[in-house]
Amino acid sequence: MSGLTVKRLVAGYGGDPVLREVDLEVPEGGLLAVLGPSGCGKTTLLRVLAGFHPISSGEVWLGERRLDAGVPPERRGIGIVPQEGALFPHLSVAGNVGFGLRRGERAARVEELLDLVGLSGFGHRMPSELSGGQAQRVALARALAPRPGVVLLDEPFSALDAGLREELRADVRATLKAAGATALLVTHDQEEALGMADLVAVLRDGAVAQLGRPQTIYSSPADLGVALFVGEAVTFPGVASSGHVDTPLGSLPTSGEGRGTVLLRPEQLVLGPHGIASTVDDVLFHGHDATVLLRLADGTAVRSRVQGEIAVRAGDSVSVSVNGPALFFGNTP
Ligand SMILES: Nc1ncnc2c1ncn2[C@@H]1O[C@H](COP(=O)(O)OP(=O)(O)OP(=O)(O)O)[C@@H](O)[C@H]1O
Repeated sequence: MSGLTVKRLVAGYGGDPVLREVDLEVPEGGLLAVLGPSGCGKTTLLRVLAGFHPISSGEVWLGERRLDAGVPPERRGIGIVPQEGALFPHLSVAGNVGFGLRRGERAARVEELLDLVGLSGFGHRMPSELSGGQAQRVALARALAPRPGVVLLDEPFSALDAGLREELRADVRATLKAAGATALLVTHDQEEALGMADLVAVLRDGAVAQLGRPQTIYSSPADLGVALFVGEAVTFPGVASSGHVDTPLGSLPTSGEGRGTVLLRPEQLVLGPHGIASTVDDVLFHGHDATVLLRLADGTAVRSRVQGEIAVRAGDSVSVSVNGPALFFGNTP
């Protein structure tokens, strides 16, 4: 396994490029999620890395090997886990996993991989006899089997239901780590990117808006667009000065100066005996927590994310206070 480096990558389909100067680095053994909205160029990036789409300029390196200089897809040492698995329907599970392997090592390696993805004993099954989650595990085993330099995962959980998606995310992460794989995952799902990856690159309009650890992207987003994309937010216009900004929730500590947008995460809004008076508009129960929609006396709507037992109902009067500093984004001219 080796690290993957993308430098000033430009690619597209004629006309304006879809990827404009993309820079990325996946350290050896790391898992990078490329997170972006539909149409931002995620699939194009994967196609370029895999060698299925030409680049206009830039460089792609896998360890010390430069891939963009004429290395064909089959010689790149890249494993791919496509959307919805895309297993060969006429081959058994063992046939799928062993597809790219030499005969001598095939049987032992297939066993090893099936064990790694928790599907020992499934080798004789046909893809049509697998659940969606099992099929994705087989697709991952198939991608890892030839010991690729990097594994590319293209929205691998998009076809699965929510509970299974959550479980499979953890399993896939554990499998990639156990295999020591360097991996790049593309997704439009911020929960998936933040929850699974070591590093997240937020792709916007064909360029990387921010690359960092999930916690950093969430708590110190590079700009308002990234902040809004990676999580729920409560925003107000405001004027910051001397480390504070006035908001409908009171004066809050912040960094920045001048006119701009104040941003809080809903979990920072705490319901309790102290704070600004508000009325509960509605409660949205999520199972593990709930969102309480609140209306302040001046009519401002805000939302609080509440864990544990939900003690309020629509129509209740509650006080709301703010935990921690506010993010502040100065208006760009
Ligand atoms: N074959 C093509 N010819 C011309 N334009 C294309 C082609 N494929 C994709 N595009 C355009 O390139 C842009 C990026 O598409 P791409 O599929 O890479 O985005 P994406 O982030 O993967 O989107 P999604 O999450 O919806 O799959 C889009 O504007 C799309 O319309």
